[in-house]
Order: sequence, then structure tokens, then C-alpha cells
Amino acid sequence: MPVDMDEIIRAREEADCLADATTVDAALARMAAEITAQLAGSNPMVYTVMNGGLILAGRILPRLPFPLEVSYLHATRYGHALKGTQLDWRVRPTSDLRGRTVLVLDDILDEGHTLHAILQYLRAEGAKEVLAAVLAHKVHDRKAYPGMRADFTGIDVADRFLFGCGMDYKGYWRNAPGIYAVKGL
Ligand SMILES: O=P(O)(O)OC[C@H]1O[C@H](OP(=O)(O)OP(=O)(O)O)[C@H](O)[C@@H]1O
Ligand code: HPA
Repeated sequence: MPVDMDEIIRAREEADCLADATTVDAALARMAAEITAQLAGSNPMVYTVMNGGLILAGRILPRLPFPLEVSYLHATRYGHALKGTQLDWRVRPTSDLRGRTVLVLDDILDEGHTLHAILQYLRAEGAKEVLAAVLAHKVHDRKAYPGMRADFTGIDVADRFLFGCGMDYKGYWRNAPGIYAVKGL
């Protein structure tokens, strides 16, 4: 289906800003300090969940002042839709993870099915320890299991449809510098 670019532009103009760029920066600095305190001596393999985790990875990795390796995996549950369905693995992790500490970076923990499946997969691959960091944690009671949370969270956000900082609205506005909620959603 062709994208209505006027609607995409309107969505950005009319959105509510839930966290501006300064707030996001402060959250990234805090997360980086927490990750450093916990993982600095663990030689972690850091996996970015494409596509949404791209911005978090690009912004937080330079703030981690210790040795680590970087890789990516690609799993998607939403595509351009506003509701998640079955997880579609596009690229599975390829490195040897036996005995490794693994940190997974993603933009958002919404219902958590994506992260849950990824963490399970990485553990089954033999990782010694698997941790997750997300920029946004959506607050609601529809998690994959009650009380689900990442090990490191940037900002708790309202139960609305969000974009910015890696999160997309119909494939657009991952590049928006803060976290925004689509008007009416
Ligand atoms: O917690 P959940 O309800 O499972 O949703 C969170 C996932 O959804 C988004 O990915 P999406 O499937 O939209 O793919 P994308 O990363 O390419 O945007 C986001 O990047 C997370 O990976
Ligand atoms: O609110 C959201 N916005 C963008 N992508 C998402 N993936 C899960 N929830 C969201």
C-alpha cells in the first residue's frame, strides 16, 4: 500500500512529545553508567535488535568505556503495523555465544514478546548471562509475563503509540530526536 506522506508529516507535527532530546540524553547517560557498573569486566557481546535498536546502539555504545564486541540480529513483530503479531526472525545471531555475557539493545519493551523470544534464543545458544537494555518501557499490564522489565531502562512511557529514537510510525520517524506519541493513539 502506498504511504500517504502528508499523513506521515502531520503525525510528526501533531504528536505529543513525551520526552525531549535533553531528557533522552540524560536517560542515556544514566543507562550507560548502570551498564558500565554491571558489565565493565565481563567482555560482553552486545546485540542490537534491528531496526529499532539502531539509534540506542549508536548513542549508547560510545558511552561504554570498556571492551565489548558488537553484533546485530533482526527480529520483527510489527512491520509497519501498529499492532504486533507473530515474531518474524530475519537474521539470527551468528557468533559463538557459549559462556559469553550478552547484552541486547532495543528501542522499546512494549508487550515484551520480542525481547522474551530473543533472550530465550540467546540463552539456548549457551550464553552464560543475557541482559537487556531498552530506551523505553511502555507502562501497561499486557506484558509477556507479569512484571516483565529489562535489566536497564531509559524512560518509562505512557501506553500510547510512540515514535522517535528508533521507534517508527508506519516505517517513518525513527530519526525523531525525542520520544513522541501519535495524536489520538
Ligand atoms: O515488546 P513488543 O510488543 O514485542 O514490541 C517491541 C518490539 O517492536 C518493535 O520492533 P518491530 O517489530 O516494530 O520492528 P522494528 O525494530 O523494525 O521497528 C521494537 O523495535 C521492539 O523490537
Ligand atoms: O509504540 C510503539 N511504537 C513503535 N514501535 C513499537 N513497537 C512496539 N510498540 C511500539
